[in-house]
Order: sequence, then structure tokens, then C-alpha cells
Amino acid sequence: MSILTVDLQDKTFANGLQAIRELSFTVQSGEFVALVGPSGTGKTTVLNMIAGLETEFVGAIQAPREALSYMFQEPRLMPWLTVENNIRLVLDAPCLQIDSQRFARMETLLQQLGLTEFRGAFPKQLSGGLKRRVALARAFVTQPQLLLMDEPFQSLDEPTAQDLRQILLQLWADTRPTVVFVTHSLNEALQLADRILFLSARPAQIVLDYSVPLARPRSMVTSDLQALHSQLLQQYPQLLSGSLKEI
Ligand SMILES: Nc1ncnc2c1ncn2[C@@H]1O[C@H](COP(=O)(O)OP(=O)(O)OP(=O)(O)O)[C@@H](O)[C@H]1O
Repeated sequence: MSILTVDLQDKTFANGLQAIRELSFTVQSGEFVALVGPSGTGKTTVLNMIAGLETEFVGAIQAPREALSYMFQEPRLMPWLTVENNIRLVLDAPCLQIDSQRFARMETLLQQLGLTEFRGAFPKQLSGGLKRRVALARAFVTQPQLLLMDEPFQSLDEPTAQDLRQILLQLWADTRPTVVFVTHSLNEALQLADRILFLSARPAQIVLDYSVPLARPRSMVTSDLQALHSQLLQQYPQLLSGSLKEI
């Protein structure tokens, strides 16, 4: 059953810059899809359109906006709220009573993410990795049907990013939301996704719709992954020519 349909003919900003031309894809319920493409090609713009934050475009999008979470590049925590209240914020309940089911879900996430001891801390007291953990808890606590993630582990050191990818996969396996995950890292996409949509340089178009042939659960550092990375680039040399040379 499809949960997300994106059918875009054109997205041109007011300054005349055309970010997207003829970009269409469908995502099945529970699927983990990565959008991979070079910097500035319109990946964030696509997520913003799916979320309903960007409404000026030619085309149509069907998405479950009432059951959607969006994890941004920066964790975007409210500096004046504690870890716990940053999570409660999306339940509309900072400092208030919440029902026992939602409370239990929040507690489980705090534990799974190793945040219990930091529940009373403020964002400025947290490392970058811990802030991302809070953002992950906030993204999952509402039990979204669709989770949009925009390079959420960028600018972290690699071991911290690996830990967070592992945690993300565990959380995803528990409740199986549909995920659209933007990255410019082919390795990250191969580690996480069922399917990778490779985008061209601007105006963004899909150059390859690739199903990742790796079983789950996936180990994070495997020779399988390295082999697949090289095989993919051998098979589709166009990914390396010009538009995707950074991957
Ligand atoms: N409001 C805007 N007005 C004009 N141009 C914009 C606007 N927002 C984004 N752009 C431009 O549109 C293009 C696509 O931006 P977008 O942020 O979607 O790319 P991206 O693929 O997510 O890039 P990155 O990987 O660097 O985050 C970029 O060239 C960007 O500078």
C-alpha cells in the first residue's frame, strides 16, 4: 500500500532558480527510502514540500501530514526547555500531565536512547550526539506514519553517527514508520535504506531507483557493504560522472 506519492512537474523559486523538474516517486507503507544527491539539488526542498512547509510548486503530493514527523539537519531543540519538555512539546504537553500510554512511550524512548539521566538537562548542556538523540525521541514519540529526515547525523564524528544510525534502525524496526531519509552519503544510504533514489544535479530528477539487496538486520561495517558500494558504482558509472561525484 502506498503512503506517499510525489508527482512534481516544476519547482522554481521566486528568484528564478529552478530546483526541480519532473520528479515523481511513490513510497510504500513501512519502506525506508533514501534520497541521495549532490549538494544544492533540491533534497530539502522536496522534504519541505512533502511536509507542507513549501506550497508553491507545480505538481501534486499525497502524504499523511497529520501523522508526520520531520527531523531536520540541526536538532532544533528549544533552549529554554529541558530534554523531557522538548519531547513533550510535540505531545502538546510541556509541564502538563499526559495520559499513561503516551507517558509510557516517552519513558521507553528515553531509556532506549540513553536519555533518562539527562531528562532534566537543558540543550546547551548536551553534546551534539545527545541533542540528536533528543531529536530522535521527539521524532518517534508521536508514532508517525511518515518520518522525514534531512541529513540528521551530519556534522557528527563518525562513531557517534554510526551509533545513531544503529539506534535509528532499532526504533524503525519497532514501529516501522515509512522513512524518507536525505543524505549525500552513499554509504549511509546503503546502511539504512531499502531503496535509494539517486537525484541528478539541479534541476533534480531521479537518475536511478535502486533496491538495496542487503538483508536486515544489517551490520554497520561489513565487507558486504563495501563490495556493494564498489559494485554499484561499477554498474552505474553515471552516478560518478558529473552530478554525483561527491558520493
Ligand atoms: N527560498 C529559496 N529561494 C531561492 N533559492 C532557494 C531557496 N531555498 C533553496 N534554494 C536553492 O534551491 C536549491 C535547492 O536547495 P535545497 O536546500 O533543497 O538543496 P539540497 O539538495 O537539500 O542541498 P544540501 O545537500 O546542500 O542541503 C539550492 O540551490 C538552494 O540554494
